[in-house]
Amino acid sequence: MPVLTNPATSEQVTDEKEGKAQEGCTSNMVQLRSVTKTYANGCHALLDVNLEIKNKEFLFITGPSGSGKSTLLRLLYGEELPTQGEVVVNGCNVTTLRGDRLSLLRRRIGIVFQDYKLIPQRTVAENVTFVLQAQGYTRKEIQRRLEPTLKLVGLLSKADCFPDQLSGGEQQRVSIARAIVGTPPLILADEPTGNLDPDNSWQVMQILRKLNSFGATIIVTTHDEQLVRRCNRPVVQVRNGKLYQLTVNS
Ligand SMILES: Nc1ncnc2c1ncn2[C@@H]1O[C@H](COP(=O)(O)OP(=O)(O)OP(=O)(O)O)[C@@H](O)[C@H]1O
Repeated sequence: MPVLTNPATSEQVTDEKEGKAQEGCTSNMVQLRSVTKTYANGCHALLDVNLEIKNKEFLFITGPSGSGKSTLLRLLYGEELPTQGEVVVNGCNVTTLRGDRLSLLRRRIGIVFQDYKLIPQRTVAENVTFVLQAQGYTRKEIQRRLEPTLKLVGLLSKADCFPDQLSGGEQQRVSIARAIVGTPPLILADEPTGNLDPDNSWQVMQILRKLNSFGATIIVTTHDEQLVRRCNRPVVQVRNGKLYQLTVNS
């Protein structure tokens, strides 16, 4: 069965009234308030979008190519600024954060990309711990975090391998390990299974589901409708710059 739009809920996920009702609510990990994103070339990626994602939620974001899924995630970690509206993440207004305060927020967000973005000259362990070193964690603390993280993604035995010695699925799991080693409460995954076969895709989703069960809020963009159905989690679709809630029929 395809993912179907439920006509009864085919509307912006949070309308203005609901948004007001939620004001001051601290259980939201993410809030987009009347967000419009127009790029310098005039491309309207998002149009007056409202969205609330609660702590510990697991949400899929789907939509056609070029519909604005990556833009939405980039707004959440401050890589892009909205043209209008506000983006609030973990209680911080990303729209107004700059410099050190933005860096601090980013430490609280784990990001997973479709193309892994590993450093080829560094081992798995070094790729995973690189950011912690840059953030001034002690050697002891880094070691304390490394082993359980690699274990969780099933790569303990590959700690000394270099990225080109790993399969695509393994490389993606290294990038997940790197995203979670600092135990961020929010994990953003932009097409994390885009380059993977179904088995590896499922493995990645199982890891993300496990992290969610540990309490992390997870937001995943994907084109993979089969995977979305199999996971049976809430889905928001981006279409023509707007957000629509979908029902999932597995
Ligand atoms: N830096 C940019 N400058 C101008 N336009 C951009 C920029 N980044 C994205 N866009 C445009 O904004 C729209 C949304 O892009 P975005 O990358 O968010 O889509 P997407 O849904 O993630 O696509 P895909 O599924 O193909 O990755 C597209 O029309 C794209 O061409």
